[in-house]
Amino acid sequence: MEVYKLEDMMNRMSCRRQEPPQLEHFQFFQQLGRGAYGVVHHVRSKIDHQEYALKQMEIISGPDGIPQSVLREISIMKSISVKRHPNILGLRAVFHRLVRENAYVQINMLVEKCDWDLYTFLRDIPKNLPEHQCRHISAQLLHGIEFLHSHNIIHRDLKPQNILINRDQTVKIADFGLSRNYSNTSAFTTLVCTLWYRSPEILLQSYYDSSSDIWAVGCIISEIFSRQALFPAQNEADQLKLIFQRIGTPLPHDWPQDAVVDKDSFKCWPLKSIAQINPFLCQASVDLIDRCLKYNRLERLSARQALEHRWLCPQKRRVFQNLNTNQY
Ligand SMILES: Nc1ncnc2c1ncn2[C@@H]1O[C@H](COP(=O)(O)OP(=O)(O)OP(=O)(O)O)[C@@H](O)[C@H]1O
Ligand SMILES: [Mg+2]
Repeated sequence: MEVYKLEDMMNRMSCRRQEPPQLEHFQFFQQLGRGAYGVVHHVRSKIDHQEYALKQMEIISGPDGIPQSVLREISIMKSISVKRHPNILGLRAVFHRLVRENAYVQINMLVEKCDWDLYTFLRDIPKNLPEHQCRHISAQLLHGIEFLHSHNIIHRDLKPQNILINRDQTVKIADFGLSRNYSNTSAFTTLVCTLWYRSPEILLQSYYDSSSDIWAVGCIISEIFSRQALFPAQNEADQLKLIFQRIGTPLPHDWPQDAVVDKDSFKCWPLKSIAQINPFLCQASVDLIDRCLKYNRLERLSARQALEHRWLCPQKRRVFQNLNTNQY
C-alpha cells in the first residue's frame, strides 16, 4: 500500500475532525511500557496541560500496509471511546506522521494515563489484597467486559498486563490489538490471548466466542487474590496439560466436538474446584471462578451473570452474609 494511502486512511480514522495534535504539542517523560508494535510514553500536553499515555507504533509502509491488529485496535477503541465507559481505557486522539524518509508510518495513540498495569501492581504490593479490594477490582473488570460484549466485541487478549489500574483503584481495560468485532465474522484466528489465560477451546483450536474472555477473567480473579498465575505453562503444548492437571480433565461430553486433539491424548485427572488449588480465595469468589472456568463454554457465566453473582452483587451479598455469618 502506498504511503499516501496509509496517510489518507489514518486521516479518516483520526478521532478529531479538527486540527489533529502533533508530537511537538507534548512534553515526554518516562517510558510506561513496551508492546508488540511499539512503545508507550508518559506525556504532558502543552495545549491542555493534562497528562496522557502516548502509544507510538512504527509501521513499515510497505505493500502489506498497516497490520490488521493495529487498524483493529484503532477502529475499535475509536468506536467505543465515544461512549466513555469508566472501565475502558479512553482514546483521546490518533495522529500519525511519516518518518525515516517516508519508509515508516508512525501512529500515535493518545490515551488516558493510568498508574500501573495489574501485573506490575500485583507484583509490587507487599502482601495479598484484602477481599473487598479483590472484589472491587474484579467487579470493575467484569463491568468493562460486559460493556465490550454488549457491543459485540471480544477482547481476546485479557491478561494482567492489559488491565490498567489507578491509585484510586479504578480499573481500565486496555490494548484492543487482538479484539474483534464478532457480529459479522465466524472464523477467528487461533493466535490470540497470552498462553496462560487462553481458554481450552482456543487451545484445542475449536470454535470460540465471548465466553473465552470469561475464562481469562476466571484466571485473572484467582491471580488477584494470590498474586500468582493460575496456569503458568511454559509452552503451548504444556498449557492444556497444566490446566487438566490442576482442575481436572474435561468429561467426554464437555470435550469440543471440533477439537483438533483427541481427549484420549491426555491423562484423566479428577475434576477439582479452584478452592483446592488457590487457598487465598474467599468462599463466594470460589463459586464465581468455578463458573468462569467451566469446560463447556455454554455453561460459563456471561459477564452480566457474573456481575449478578452473590460475591459481586451488593444486595445478594447482604442477604447471603446474614444467612452465613462466617462466609467471608
Ligand atoms: N494508558 C496507559 N497508562 C499506563 N501504562 C500503560 C498505558 N498503556 C499501556 N501502558 C503500559 O504499556 C504496556 C504495553 O501497552 P499495550 O499493551 O497497549 O501495548 P501492546 O503493544 O499492545 O502490548 P502487547 O501486544 O504486548 O500486549 C502495558 O502493559 C502497560 O504496562
Ligand atoms: Mg498489551
